[in-house]
Amino acid sequence: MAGMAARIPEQTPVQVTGALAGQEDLLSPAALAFLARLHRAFEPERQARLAARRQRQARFDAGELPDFRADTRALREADWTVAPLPEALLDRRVEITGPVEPKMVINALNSGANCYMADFEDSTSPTWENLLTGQRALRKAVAGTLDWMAPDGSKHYVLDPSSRTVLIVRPRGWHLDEKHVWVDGRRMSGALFDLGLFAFHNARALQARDRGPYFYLPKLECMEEAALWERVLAFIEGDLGLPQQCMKVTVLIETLPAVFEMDEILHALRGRIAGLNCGRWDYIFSYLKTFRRHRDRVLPERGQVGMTQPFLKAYSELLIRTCHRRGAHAMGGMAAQIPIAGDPIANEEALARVRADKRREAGAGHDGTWVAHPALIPVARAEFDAVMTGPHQQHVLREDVVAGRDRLIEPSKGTITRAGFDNNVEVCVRYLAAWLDGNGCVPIHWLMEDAATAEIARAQLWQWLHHGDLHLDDGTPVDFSLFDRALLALPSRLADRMKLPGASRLNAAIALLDEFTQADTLAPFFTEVAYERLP
Ligand SMILES: CC(=O)SCCNC(=O)CCNC(=O)[C@H](O)C(C)(C)COP(=O)(O)OP(=O)(O)OC[C@H]1O[C@@H](n2cnc3c(N)ncnc32)[C@H](O)[C@@H]1OP(=O)(O)O
Ligand SMILES: O=CC(=O)O
Ligand SMILES: [Mg+2]
Repeated sequence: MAGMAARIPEQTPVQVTGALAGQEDLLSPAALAFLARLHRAFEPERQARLAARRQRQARFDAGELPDFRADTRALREADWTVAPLPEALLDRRVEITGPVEPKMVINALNSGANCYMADFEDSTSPTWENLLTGQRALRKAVAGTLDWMAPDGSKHYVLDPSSRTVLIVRPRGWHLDEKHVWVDGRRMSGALFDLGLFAFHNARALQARDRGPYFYLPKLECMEEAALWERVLAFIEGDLGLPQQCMKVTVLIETLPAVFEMDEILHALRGRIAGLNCGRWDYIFSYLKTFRRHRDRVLPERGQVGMTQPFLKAYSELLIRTCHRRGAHAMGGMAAQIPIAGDPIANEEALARVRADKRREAGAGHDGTWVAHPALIPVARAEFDAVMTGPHQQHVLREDVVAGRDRLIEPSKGTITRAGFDNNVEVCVRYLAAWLDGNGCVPIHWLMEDAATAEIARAQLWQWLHHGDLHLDDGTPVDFSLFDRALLALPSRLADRMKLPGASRLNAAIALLDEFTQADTLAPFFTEVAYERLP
């Protein structure tokens, strides 16, 4: 593996197979050479880490249960803290998130939230166009020149120069390739493409302003993956001539294996980590995947897997305790409810659910939270303002929390109803259709659906059907004839289906869900497979 700032000889030219008008502004020869250096330095280790994930899952499939590591006990028991947080990341009580579309980037940066997570991941369908449009929008946003005109000319969006909202960028996870950029005859990593290109164009400007650059790192499974990120970031700082450790990160704890290595992940990134975040949706998905073969840990339908289920409560509280002991922020996650236009009663119910979720988080000791929509900022802010007089609540140590291995994987109580089963089918099909059409975040029945929430629905269908002995609460067997009937009936159940996001892809999405669900093995990520169908 290459050393931190080692220069790799520039061998074969990089091949870019994507084409978007004017892309040379982002993909200059210098930018491509930088991406190639990243690829050559870290691709072998990325592949090794992905292989280690597969080996670990095989052990879970054979009956092993996740647990805290014996080889890192001393590290967990020792007293140490992470480096002091930068001023810009001290008060993160409300963070808005969203796909990197120019209008949404402007709306998010003008929203009044403390931070904005610009998302190349769960809420972005990684078409070449989306990725480059997103990179271009962020580059202009950093320069302060981003604007956007509504296609009908009715509204011109500009950045508010007085905005104090701090930009944080989330690249794709380690598992995804970027199929449009090839180095030495291999696709490069999507994570290194997203983070590397953003850093190449914006790091110096952000660093000069003491604004990072800052990143959210998704879907890590263990401390070795965190250590890989540490080496990548140190390499970038060396290569771009930035001060070491100026690039700060917040790691999403959104896989079940990672909850057992939170101290280790903080330690691996201790010079630059600002916090951990409860990525609850991917976490539930990861719980399903980890236990895909464990009949005793089947989850009830998605709507019943809330944060008060013992395994989720234990996870979020242990995250707070772990972060605060180490001097890091413990960020809360996303409530899926969004405002409901045109129905004040239903809207108030949705807001009440978000309010309750944020109240729980603030009361438990989180230092901030996520919202999916600008209208939810005041709701979340009010709950955190009510308990947080300073910029955070790291003094809330939560030493009362006892969350051992068994609590963290405790089986959940609940049922599978016909409505829950049908809803999973509908969410998968509608979300896949939108995603194939280049839209990574859509409202479905007034819930925000993105890759993480949709994956829960997909994984549940697979697991329920492949155990073969489950029943709905009315006694109906959960079998492939139930699934086939739900899938066949779906198009006629969808009101105004030709107006839905991705309507022209509905048949492709139905076929894809059928393929995923019938397969003998649960595909680790739908995005890996479906990416091959994206432009
Ligand atoms: C599990 C996870 O990973 S969570 C993190 C990833 N998920 C997200 O980030 C969710 C982001 N949210 C969204 O994409 C959207 O809010 C949706 C798709 C859920 C709903 O979007 P819409 O149906 O367009 O909402 P709506 O019509 O109410 O939007 C009203 C306005 O708010 C804007 N808006 C809505 N959400 C956001 C957002 N997250 N960021 C910035 N602006 C937003 C819209 O662009 C629109 O602006 P306009 O009035 O200038 O045209
Ligand atoms: O990324 C967030 C999640 O909940 O998943
Ligand atoms: Mg996620």
